[in-house]
Amino acid sequence: MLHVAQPADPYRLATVVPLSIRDRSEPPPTGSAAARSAIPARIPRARGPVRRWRRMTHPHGGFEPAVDVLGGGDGAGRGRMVPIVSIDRHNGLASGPAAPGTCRLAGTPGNPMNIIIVDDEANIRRTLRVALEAAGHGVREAASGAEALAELGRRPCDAALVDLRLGGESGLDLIGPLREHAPRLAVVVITAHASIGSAVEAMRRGADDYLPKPFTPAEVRAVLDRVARQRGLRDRVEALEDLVRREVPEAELDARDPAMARVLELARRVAPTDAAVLLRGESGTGKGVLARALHSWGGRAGGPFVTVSCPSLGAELLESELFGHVKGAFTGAVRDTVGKVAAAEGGTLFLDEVGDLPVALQPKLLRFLQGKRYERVGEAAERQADVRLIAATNRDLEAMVAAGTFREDLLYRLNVLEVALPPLRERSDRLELADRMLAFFAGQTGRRLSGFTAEAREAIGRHPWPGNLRELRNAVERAAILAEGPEVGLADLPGRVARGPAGPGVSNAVEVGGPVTLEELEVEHIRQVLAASASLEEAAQVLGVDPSTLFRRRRKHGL
Ligand SMILES: Nc1ncnc2c1ncn2[C@@H]1O[C@H](COP(=O)(O)OP(=O)(O)OP(=O)(O)O)[C@@H](O)[C@H]1O
Repeated sequence: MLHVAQPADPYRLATVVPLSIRDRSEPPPTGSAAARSAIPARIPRARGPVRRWRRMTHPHGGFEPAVDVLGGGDGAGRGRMVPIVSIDRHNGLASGPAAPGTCRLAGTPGNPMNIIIVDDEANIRRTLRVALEAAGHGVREAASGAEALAELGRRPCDAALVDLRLGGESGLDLIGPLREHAPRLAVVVITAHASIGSAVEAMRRGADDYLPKPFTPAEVRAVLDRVARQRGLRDRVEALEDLVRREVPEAELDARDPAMARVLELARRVAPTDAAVLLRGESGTGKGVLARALHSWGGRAGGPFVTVSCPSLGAELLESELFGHVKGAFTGAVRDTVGKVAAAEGGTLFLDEVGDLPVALQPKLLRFLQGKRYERVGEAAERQADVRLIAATNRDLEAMVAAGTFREDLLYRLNVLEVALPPLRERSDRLELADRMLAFFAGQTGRRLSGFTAEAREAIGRHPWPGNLRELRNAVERAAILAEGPEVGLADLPGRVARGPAGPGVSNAVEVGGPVTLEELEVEHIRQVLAASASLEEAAQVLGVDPSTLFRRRRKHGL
């Protein structure tokens, strides 16, 4: 009886071809009609009529044509014609080419990989090899776990297709050793004994994906595409992490300074709770860095960490930024947006500079804090959020409460737990921090810098660092660029640091027309206006800039 293979992939199996001859105890003679019809004559570049038959493992028995490769080069140098191979549930080879002119070219696959097939059955290895090579992948084979490990020892691979049943061995037991041997290897477990249980177990043991038999070339391609995408994403994350490591000095979260050490100990204790935390401290003391650390030390570490900078936008826009809006809610709301509360679902929402939260928005934040309920702007439906809140401020919130610019009930909701970071001038480890930052920036800029001169150390020790860690970081980065080496001297430090405090007869004031840079003038002017203003809005008004511009300048200058 002729069994007709159904095309599994309509884009590739352009013709339906006879697959196998069943219910025969002997293979048909090679010149028989069955043999002739098993592979249509119009198959391009096929190896001619059936010369070999192989017994199928299907319980009904029968034979199938032993055809290995049906396609070849397309003759135009554009890659290979894909052998149309589908693997049927009985491990048979359902083969058929596209009609002439309809064959698919797979000469430039997006992600060619080196793949090792680990299977004790030679026919499965060969069938997979055909399908994988046709898709442009490099293929190696191993019949057992030991062979696979030896093969990987000789040359690394990108992915392994591992059969769950490897003769007497279990493919599941091979996942661990493969992972240890080649941590970057993507492992896909294949099995004819598909069950949710074995899939879950495979993933639990570290497999990247799972391919249940019977499978088609399209399914093999889909699983490998997923693996390649995951690999690509992993590589990108690693590259970005590397970039961040090179761009940003690692935050020192094991401080030698006793006050900072106490802060960190408290932070580690509150991290696993879901309580709201208020981080207090001058600008640049590391509140943002500590907020991230709190998130990563707690149970929500796998969830998102989302920051909202309260002074960066006006009340309306900030409300929409926080809670989202629906299309048409206000002019310019051209589509629905979800907002940062929704983006932080399952994770942490960090409200930076919460003291600058517009008064009009305070009742809405309070309501959110009370029940984690909110509405998008322009929508009546109430939504529920699962978000932990961390807030930070450098403002005296109690004084703001007294002045009526910050709601007292909101303050008590925000500061269930309070952590106060010491200013850098009070930290005994500032020279160590400076040394560590210098080592980092020297590495980043490729400079050989051995450390600071005695005068430079003295200047760093006595400077009050009003911009705290941010100012120190900027000063050290600048010095690492300017220093001729091998030591960083006084002249390499910013003028305000090098000059030191004004002594008798020595003016250290930044004066208009004096020997100071424009930037130093700007910094000093902003500093004085901020000190004289009751609010950020008032300071922005005096300076003639938008509050968000002032916010950015403060960030830039560490004010
Ligand atoms: N523990 C730390 N070790 C080294 N560098 C740090 C540390 N904490 C913060 N920094 C550096 O100081 C800078 C300011 O940190 P961060 O933004 O967390 O401060 P902040 O207190 O939140 O400031 P602001 O109040 O202005 O928002 C960052 O550039 C960071 O690189």
